[in-house]
Amino acid sequence: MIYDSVSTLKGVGEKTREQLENMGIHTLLDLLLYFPRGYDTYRNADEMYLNGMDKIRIEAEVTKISKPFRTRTGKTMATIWFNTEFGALKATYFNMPYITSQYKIGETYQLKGKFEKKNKFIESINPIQNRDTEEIVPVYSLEGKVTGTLIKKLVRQILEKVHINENFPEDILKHEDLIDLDSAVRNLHFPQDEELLSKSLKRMKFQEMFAYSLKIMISRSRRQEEERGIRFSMSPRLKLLKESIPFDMTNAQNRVIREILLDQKKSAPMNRLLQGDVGSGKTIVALVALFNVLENGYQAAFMAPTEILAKQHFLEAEKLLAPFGVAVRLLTGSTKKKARDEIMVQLKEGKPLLMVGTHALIEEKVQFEKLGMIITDEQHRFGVNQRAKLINKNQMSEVLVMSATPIPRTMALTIYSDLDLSVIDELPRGRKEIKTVLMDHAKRTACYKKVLDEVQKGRQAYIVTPLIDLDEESDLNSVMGLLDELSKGTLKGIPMAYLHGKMTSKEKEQVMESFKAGEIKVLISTTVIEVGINVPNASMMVIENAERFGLAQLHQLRGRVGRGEYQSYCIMIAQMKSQSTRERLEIMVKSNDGFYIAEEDLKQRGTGQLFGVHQSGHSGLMLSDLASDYELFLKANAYARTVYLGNTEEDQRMKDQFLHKLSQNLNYICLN
Ligand SMILES: Nc1ncnc2c1ncn2[C@@H]1O[C@H](COP(=O)(O)OP(=O)(O)OP(=O)(O)O)[C@@H](O)[C@H]1O
Repeated sequence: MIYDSVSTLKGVGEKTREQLENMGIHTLLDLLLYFPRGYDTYRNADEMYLNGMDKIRIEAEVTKISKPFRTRTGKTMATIWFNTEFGALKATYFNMPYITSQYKIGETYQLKGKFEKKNKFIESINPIQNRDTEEIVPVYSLEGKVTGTLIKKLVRQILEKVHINENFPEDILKHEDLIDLDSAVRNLHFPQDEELLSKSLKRMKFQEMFAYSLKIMISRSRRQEEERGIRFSMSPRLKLLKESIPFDMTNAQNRVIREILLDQKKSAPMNRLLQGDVGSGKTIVALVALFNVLENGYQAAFMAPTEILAKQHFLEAEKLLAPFGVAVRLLTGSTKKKARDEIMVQLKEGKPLLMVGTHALIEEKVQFEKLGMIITDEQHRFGVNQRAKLINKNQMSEVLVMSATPIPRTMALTIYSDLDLSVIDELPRGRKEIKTVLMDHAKRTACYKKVLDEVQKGRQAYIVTPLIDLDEESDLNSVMGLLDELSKGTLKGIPMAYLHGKMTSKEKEQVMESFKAGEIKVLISTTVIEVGINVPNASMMVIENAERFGLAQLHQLRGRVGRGEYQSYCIMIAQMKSQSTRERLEIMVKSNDGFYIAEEDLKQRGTGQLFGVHQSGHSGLMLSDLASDYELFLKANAYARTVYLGNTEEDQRMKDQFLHKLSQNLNYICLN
């Protein structure tokens, strides 16, 4: 019954079924496992919660409603005054012009939101009417017309009828202090109290990470038994290629190239993770490996997370490999139809092409006839999903995943345990350490004088900031705000441009190209530039509101400079309201080593940004974050190993059940 279609539920017609399926919900079990992405806890109003941070519910009577008007930045703003037991409340609503018609003077409402007691009155931004009765309100990720209320209604229907059988043996539940599966699922959708909710989360995370671990153990052993991989031979021209490279490879690069070529010679298909700190020279390693595949008469794909980066890889591939007669092509969303059609035909005919591109490469229409190797430059943007798509297309291809997000080795080995690991742990000779400074927000003018200095020396600079547009409600800096400020102030007359994710690919590309060509001296951008951009003449990275970014991300951003012969600088401007913010950012000042930073970052806050894995539905990890739940993961992983080894009857039974679900393409998170 649990694998029945959602259409068997009351209230699910054709349209709703379709929408649920778009959200990946096909069966009743899928729905049960569609857990909230978070919970809002609204406390009952109390003086001590009027701090602007706690979320509360409060009774309020309307005393005055002002007319909405437009602010300088084009937003609408409306104010409603209320009376509460704690005094007058001023509620300001941005971009909700309709709000004034929802309240009547003299009527009392229950509001929810964040409230802050100021001198004369309480203030709140965008509080809304509370219609929930429970204290802990589940928040679901929603699409189309599917609402949280609908999901709850459907889940309730299922839970009235089914009891989810326990599938872990008693002793493991006891040993790991886990509650039973049925209670966990119920409480995740309808939390009774905080304590049960946190126990339920622990149980389901354990469940997910157990299933995830078991799955990768099985796929790894299957791959190693796989005899259908391609045996590539070593091209005699590899030596010539290496000689044509204008610099000496580092020892680490040479070692990693050997590891990859050795995999290529074996009959088991390669599945390898290549890790290297920012600027350690992963691209050239990828190109050598791809060259050998083409020399064997096969096609290859080199996939990047953005168009800008794809173009950069393409140019580099062409420069290095075209002299050896390799046909390199670029395929992205902006490739013209004629060129695209031509590429499709050639790929289908089996012509050995080196395809460089974005995820356009994994569209259904692209058919590789003889795909020998896939390299994805993940940085940390790609989820496992996209990777799986390419792998499925041709199961025998070699797969190499490049990542510039260093993960401590032991952790990488457990988390990516279906991948072999290569690490470039050495930077090219002669690189100068990037001088990193942490600067308080109040002193930022000095920073831009330094930028001007560098530009006058002929160098270029990046300025990164969290927001695109100026926002009155926020104290964060924005691309447009900075452009305005700097072009009138310290950097007057300096050629500047901006870059952000809302621009079209073409626009972004044009800006990047003029920056690379040195026509633009200062580039103001959101984090879109963090991904692998290589402009050796850029020597200055300014990061505004650095407190907003994770260490791994800051390290990536900093890695955009110090890529050439010039002394480079990174200035992090931050509002250091707390000691912990300062300490966290000082790690960046202390070290330029991505592996060290990643470890510190994990210790401090266990960031989920480290891995692309958990966002992907494919991995089955909906609740867990392998980084912040790492301790629990190790336990789940160890338990998965005992089941995988199948020494007892119970373990064997569980493993068989798992394999059965896997082979039937069923959801295996709950085995029942
Ligand atoms: N052994 C080397 N000696 C000198 N320069 C090198 C060496 N290897 C690579 N480079 C150069 O270093 C720069 C950075 O290399 P690359 O773009 O491959 O870095 P990366 O590892 O991809 O880093 P990121 O993840 O930051 O993009 C390039 O300009 C490249 O040509």
